[in-house]
Amino acid sequence: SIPLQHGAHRSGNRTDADMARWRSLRFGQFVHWGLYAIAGGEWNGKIYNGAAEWIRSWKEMPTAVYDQLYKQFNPVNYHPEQWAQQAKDMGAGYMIITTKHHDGFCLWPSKYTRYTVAASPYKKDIIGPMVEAYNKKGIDVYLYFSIIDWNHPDWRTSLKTPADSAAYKRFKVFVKNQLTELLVKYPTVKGFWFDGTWDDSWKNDGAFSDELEQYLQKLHPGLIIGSRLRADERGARHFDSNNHLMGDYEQGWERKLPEQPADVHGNDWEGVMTIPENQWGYHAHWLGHIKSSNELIEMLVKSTSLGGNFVLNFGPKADGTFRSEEVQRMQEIGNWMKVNGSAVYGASEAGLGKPDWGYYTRRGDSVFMVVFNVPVSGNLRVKLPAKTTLAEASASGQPVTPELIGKNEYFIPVGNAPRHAPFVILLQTSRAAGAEGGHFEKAK
Ligand SMILES: Cc1ccc([C@@H]2N[C@@H](C)[C@@H](O)[C@H]2O)cc1
Repeated sequence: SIPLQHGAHRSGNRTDADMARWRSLRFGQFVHWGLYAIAGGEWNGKIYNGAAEWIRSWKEMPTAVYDQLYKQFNPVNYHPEQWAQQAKDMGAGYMIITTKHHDGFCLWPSKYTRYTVAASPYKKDIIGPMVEAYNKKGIDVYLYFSIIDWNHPDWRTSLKTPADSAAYKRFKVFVKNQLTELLVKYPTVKGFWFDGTWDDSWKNDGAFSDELEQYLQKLHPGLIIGSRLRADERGARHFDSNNHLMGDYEQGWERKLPEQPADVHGNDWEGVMTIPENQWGYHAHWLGHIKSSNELIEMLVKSTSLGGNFVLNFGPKADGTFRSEEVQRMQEIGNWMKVNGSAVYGASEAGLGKPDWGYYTRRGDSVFMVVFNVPVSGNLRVKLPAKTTLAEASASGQPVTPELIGKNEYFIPVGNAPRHAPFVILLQTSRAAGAEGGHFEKAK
């Protein structure tokens, strides 16, 4: 392997309590909120087809005009305790909030730049009350932070001249100051969700990303930071030049999910997802496919079945309210999670392969069958590994009688389970003494 100073410093997943908690929560809420919500994906009667939070880069939107939007930021209908309650009702265990997106506008009154809420008509800190409201509901908070900062005079995408290098040196101090400020002001946050780390300026400075990560961990022990912050000294990102994952979990799954265990190599990972095709910030006109609650529930369960977390994104309007499509999905998903959340919370891959009828998840000896595709036979095929016996099966607390159809192979009757939504069958298993350790072997 290649000797690296600034590659991965740990092989295998973190085993500490903070990471175990992150892993057990399984389901998060992403919130993209900022000045881009004022534009809402359109300007002067023209609709921007890109992601709403990128409208500043749209030729029809003069950057000088975008950079004056902060004078209109005044979310009179922003009620963080309502935001937190609806997230709680959805069943989210953690929330990720954009403190500063690529445009550089800070939702907290940073003392390192004037481009913050303090300069807007709203004046007040947005982040503090949000962290407090979510924590009060028992929801952990993570801070999204963009390294790219289109507003800061010292930001550079690449370093071409000594002047660029001098500016970028100042920029790195600014980044470290802002991150320190966020941890000091909001000490209950559990981690950072970094973005905007693909430009050469950052990619070619793996040493800084390494030192910064270690500095933040020392300042705030237990902090959870995904792989997207890091580059190694050869410019490799997420995975270092020896293909070892950097950071605490694989953070590359954005608007896409792994298909099979081999895609995630046993690493902790997190997928982040939009309800429309590709909008993170508020866009007044959602184009293309809008995912239904059942589709989103399937993504959540699929993520759990592959040992990862699933984070669903919401883009509040400029006034602080949520569009009806988003409110509807929070309620529908929450109704399902209230009944079936035990198949997700604290659960992980079952090691039983991918059945046609849906997904297996597992927590200890409890195996959850989450059914999305009811077979015309009305029987769900289950194959358990050798030395594993099926003690009992139940659906919504009612016993279900499996039919033994072969060695360790069963048909579980669907019975009169609902057809309009996914449902869960619980298999209580037990492993004969001496059976495989903590996890089931692949079904033979
Ligand atoms: C090409 C590209 C750049 C940045 C993004 C940002 N990452 C998401 C989590 C959003 O913040 C989006 O603006 C997405 C795609």
